[in-house]
Amino acid sequence: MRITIVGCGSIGSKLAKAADEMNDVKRIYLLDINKKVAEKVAAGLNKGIVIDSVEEELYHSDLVIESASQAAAKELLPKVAARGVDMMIMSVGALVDDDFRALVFEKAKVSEARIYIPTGALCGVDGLRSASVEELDEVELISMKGPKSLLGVPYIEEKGIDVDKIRERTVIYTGYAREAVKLFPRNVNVAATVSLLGIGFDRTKVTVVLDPDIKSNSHELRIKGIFGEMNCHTYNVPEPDNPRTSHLATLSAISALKRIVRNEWFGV
Ligand SMILES: NC(=O)C1=CN([C@@H]2O[C@H](COP(=O)(O)OP(=O)(O)OC[C@H]3O[C@@H](n4cnc5c(N)ncnc54)[C@H](O)[C@@H]3O)[C@@H](O)[C@H]2O)C=CC1
Ligand SMILES: O=C([O-])CC(=O)C(=O)O
Repeated sequence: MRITIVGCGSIGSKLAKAADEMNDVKRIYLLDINKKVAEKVAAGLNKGIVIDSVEEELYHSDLVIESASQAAAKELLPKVAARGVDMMIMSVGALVDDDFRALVFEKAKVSEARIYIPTGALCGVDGLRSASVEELDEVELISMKGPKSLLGVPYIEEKGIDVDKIRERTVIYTGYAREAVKLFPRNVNVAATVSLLGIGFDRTKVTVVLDPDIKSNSHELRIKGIFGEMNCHTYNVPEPDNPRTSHLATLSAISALKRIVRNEWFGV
């Protein structure tokens, strides 16, 4: 298998390293908006090749993995799906627009391309997937983060909040996933994953909490439905090179790639 990784930052670089050690992965094409970043990652690999555009290698690639940004995912999804190449998406918020999503899935259906969405920084996705076969009454995601994780979020800055000056646990946002994934494009992609699996972007409640003392990126998924009730809480270790991203999200990408490569679908 030959893979293309778009975005060689925190997740992409570690995924590339893991892929380099997988026997079934023969080539790893690397693309980053900042070419030096891709070159640095490639230098540490045996199978890495830096490319300048996805189109360049699309005919040689079996799987394109986006670990860049919602904007990058939005640009890539229709192109890659139209060519019949499988794709894995980390910036899941890119799928928030219903018309865009329908277009992408239709293209993928016609071309027989698969779109993989890893469980990301979250646990409980398995239960949500099963429970959503029947009616769900409520799905809520409560994400609690420290100041480093929420630094530079335009929505917070526009509200005049200085995250470094907050001294006690503070609710920064309450609303629904439709809006949350756009206001926090680098923090709550998990809300998009939950929406896609459960009751959609307009009914999935999202709360973002800033806790000055918290050391983890915590996500709590609460679900109520015919199946009963579920409450799953993860306390994730943030990635040292990007505190917005939880290490579990990186591991979820590596684990998804392993399953794809080995064609093993335990726990589906
Ligand atoms: N689904 C989930 O549970 C999670 C999703 N994410 C999302 O995954 C994405 C990657 O996360 P990280 O690796 O932590 O981010 P990062 O910021 O560490 O790395 C992103 C890399 O992509 C590059 N990049 C940005 N735009 C690009 C473009 N248009 N084309 C090519 N390269 C581009 C950047 O230069 C950077 O090197 C982010 O959008 C993040 O929000 C992160 C954690 C959990
Ligand atoms: O890694 C996390 O904790 C969640 C995250 O960044 C996202 O969902 O975009």
